[in-house]
Amino acid sequence: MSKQNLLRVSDATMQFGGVVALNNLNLELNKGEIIGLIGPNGAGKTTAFNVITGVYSPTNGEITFDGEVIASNFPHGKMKALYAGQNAGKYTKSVVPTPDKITKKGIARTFQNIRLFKDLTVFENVLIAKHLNIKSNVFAATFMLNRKEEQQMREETMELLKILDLETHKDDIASSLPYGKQRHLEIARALATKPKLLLLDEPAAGMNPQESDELKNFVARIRDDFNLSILTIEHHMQFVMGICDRIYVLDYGTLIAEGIPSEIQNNPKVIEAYLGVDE
Ligand SMILES: Nc1ncnc2c1ncn2[C@@H]1O[C@H](COP(=O)(O)OP(=O)(O)OP(=O)(O)O)[C@@H](O)[C@H]1O
Repeated sequence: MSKQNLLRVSDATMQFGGVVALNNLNLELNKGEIIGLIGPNGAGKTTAFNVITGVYSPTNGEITFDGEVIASNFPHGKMKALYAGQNAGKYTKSVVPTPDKITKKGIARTFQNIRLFKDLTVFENVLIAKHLNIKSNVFAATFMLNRKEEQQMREETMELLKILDLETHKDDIASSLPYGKQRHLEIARALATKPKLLLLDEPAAGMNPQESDELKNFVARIRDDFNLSILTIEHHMQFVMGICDRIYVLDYGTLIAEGIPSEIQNNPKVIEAYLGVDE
């Protein structure tokens, strides 16, 4: 199968004041791949996710998704003098994304700390995610949805719950679900927006080895069922090594290694970065 690029992060730097949180990140993800982004605490992983999903506009660099530049920036204004990263002058245009625009282009994410409407049912949680993603404006989304569209969304929501083994929980209040199922529901909400790329931020956090093993199978299954590509941040090495096609390693904002799991496991720089870190 020939590799077809889906996401390309080029020279992405994110600087907060004088702090370079992400330093010239270059990352590629091909269609169908599961890619891991790992590194010790504070390495810049979440910042990379925030830059890809439009929470932050990079200070410098470019992001291409499915052949389209979705974010591009260069140090200007006050940052022109402050900029401490690389490749100043390489980029000259400013394409400023917002999270909702990025979602509509086909990138969805989950968060380190599960974010659900805790007091609503499983069904309502997924249906709301669908409502938020319709192409029309908020007014139309709230008042003008015709019955046919609403019915279709409800059917698609049920279909999603079936595929994700949440059907029997559809009327349960989200906060009453076991932890592992809440993670499934969070992923179901992300999938409600029909993404091509799914970003998972520490999906196995707080899970025991058995739960994380189940999650591994679940993630592999949804990749196939939904024709997805996946980028995941994770500290659970068993999960990362067991599921990722390739892995990128950050340390102090800088990429220190990339490769297939066996290469990463034996990379001296990676071992050194993790020395003394009890993960
Ligand atoms: N909004 C911000 N303002 C200033 N500094 C920030 C901001 N966001 C992140 N940083 C800094 O950038 C660095 C990278 O943080 P980031 O959260 O991306 O790391 P991480 O690899 O996701 O860590 P963890 O594994 O602990 O979640 C840290 O030094 C952090 O303090």
